[in-house]
Amino acid sequence: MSEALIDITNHKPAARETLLSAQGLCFDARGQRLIDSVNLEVATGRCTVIMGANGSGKSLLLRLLHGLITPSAGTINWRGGSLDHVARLQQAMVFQRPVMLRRSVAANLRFALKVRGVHGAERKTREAEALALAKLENLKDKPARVLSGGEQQRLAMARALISTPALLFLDEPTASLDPASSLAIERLIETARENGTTIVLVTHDAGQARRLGDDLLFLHNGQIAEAGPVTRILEAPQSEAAQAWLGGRIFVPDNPKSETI
Ligand SMILES: Nc1ncnc2c1ncn2[C@@H]1O[C@H](COP(=O)(O)OP(=O)(O)OP(=O)(O)O)[C@@H](O)[C@H]1O
Repeated sequence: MSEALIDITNHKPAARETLLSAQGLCFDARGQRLIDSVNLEVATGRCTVIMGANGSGKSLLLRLLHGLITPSAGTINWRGGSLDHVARLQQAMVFQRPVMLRRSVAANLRFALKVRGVHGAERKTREAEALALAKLENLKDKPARVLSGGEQQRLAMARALISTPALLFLDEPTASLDPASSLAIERLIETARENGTTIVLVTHDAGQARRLGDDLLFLHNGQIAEAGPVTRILEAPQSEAAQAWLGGRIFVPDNPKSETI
């Protein structure tokens, strides 16, 4: 059996602790099935990368897994139990475009701690650590919304990591950043992993997937077309959808002659 921890074939998963799993997950909107019968398992300590064409359902899947939207069918389990409010506090999410409070950099960080009931001296210590981690000490009193895109994304990462989440969802966190800022975000992701945070990362960047990922889940039309180790899929994709996408082609299931873009 392959090392894949995302089980789409009903094989038994590898013997690692499952942090998050989904069974038969579906999401419908306006009469359309946008996420279709997704089964997956995310194991503790791994970095699972989700790739797929624009509109294949990557963001929707992350939102479902983080409990931001309700599935039309199927179940999501967190550490073997349900994905409730307490479970969600053990997770964090960073979006492509950071959503900042109209407050200072430091106040944005403090808010994340307040929500999780961290007060007093510990709040101060964690705030200082997060500012240092994201190299934002000199900007701590600035309004968060005037920061550059790269600085805002570092703040979004620091705010997500300040509570040392068990699982961090990242939705194209470097899509609008230059190479230096992207590298800074990748370093923060690596640090998070070293500190024990499990990662689920949506990216279109195969290099980033290779640098950071262990397992890859390839989505096509809301379904998992292929799942397995990142290097295996990037080097030798087996599904037509992944082959076409990685080869720079559009795959239209009803039209076997895929177009080159
Ligand atoms: N609330 C909604 N109602 C109806 N359709 C939606 C809704 N949310 C997303 N969609 C549609 O679902 C499909 C998947 O969207 P999603 O944002 O998950 O794609 P994606 O794979 O993340 O794409 P991209 O790579 O462009 O970010 C798209 O066709 C989108 O228009």
